[in-house]
Amino acid sequence: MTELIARKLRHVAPDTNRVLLDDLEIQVSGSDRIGLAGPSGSGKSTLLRSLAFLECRTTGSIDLDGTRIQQGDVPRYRRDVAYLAQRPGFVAGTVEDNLRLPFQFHAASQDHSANPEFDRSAAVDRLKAFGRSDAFLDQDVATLSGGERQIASLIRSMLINPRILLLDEPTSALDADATAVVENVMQDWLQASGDRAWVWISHDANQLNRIANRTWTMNEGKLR
Ligand SMILES: Nc1ncnc2c1ncn2[C@@H]1O[C@H](COP(=O)(O)OP(=O)(O)OP(=O)(O)O)[C@@H](O)[C@H]1O
Repeated sequence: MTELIARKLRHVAPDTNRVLLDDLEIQVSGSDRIGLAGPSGSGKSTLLRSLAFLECRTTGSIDLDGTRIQQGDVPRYRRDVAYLAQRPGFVAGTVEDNLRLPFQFHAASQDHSANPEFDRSAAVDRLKAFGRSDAFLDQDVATLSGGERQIASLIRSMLINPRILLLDEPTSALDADATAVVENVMQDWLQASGDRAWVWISHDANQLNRIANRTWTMNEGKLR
């Protein structure tokens, strides 16, 4: 069973000296649906980015399945624990070019533990689940709306088959209908295996009720 344990996660904002993560102790296990709430600027994104090893100023330790993650393990770790940014980054090109990116990064890394390859039919299946045709694969990312960027980014993360998704307001640019589709697809994804989990940031209390079975609230560097 997947078990991510973070100990003494600490992050002090460089400009203000505000303590954003105050020695946090965190556990995420397979099948957890964790909602992450808290005021703007309280450090929610900083926490998820820290759990994805994207915040070099954060100190503390992270163990996955009982193994301490060292810097050299990060590429492999990011296949298991995937972070989805609120404003996803893309390279110039089509949606498909961008869905292929994580597989290219993986091939270029020193991690040869498995050899995942981009599977176009799996991508098309995911697109259909999100109500998109395969023409979406050929669309230039420069022409995507904010919501479409979020959907492309979700698909990109799901294709690498992570066990834990760290979702930073993944539906913030979507209308109510599209949000419902995303929530349903994500619930199906979670239930397809008893060993998947997410931490999902949302400012919407109703959404947190739908997508979380427990909620962390971030305030002044602490979680409660
Ligand atoms: N690259 C950065 N350099 C300096 N300060 C930053 C940087 N990124 C974030 N911050 C600051 O760190 C604090 C926490 O930001 P963070 O994005 O983690 O908050 P948040 O709780 O996710 O907010 P929101 O709900 O508005 O997305 C904020 O005060 C923000 O201004």
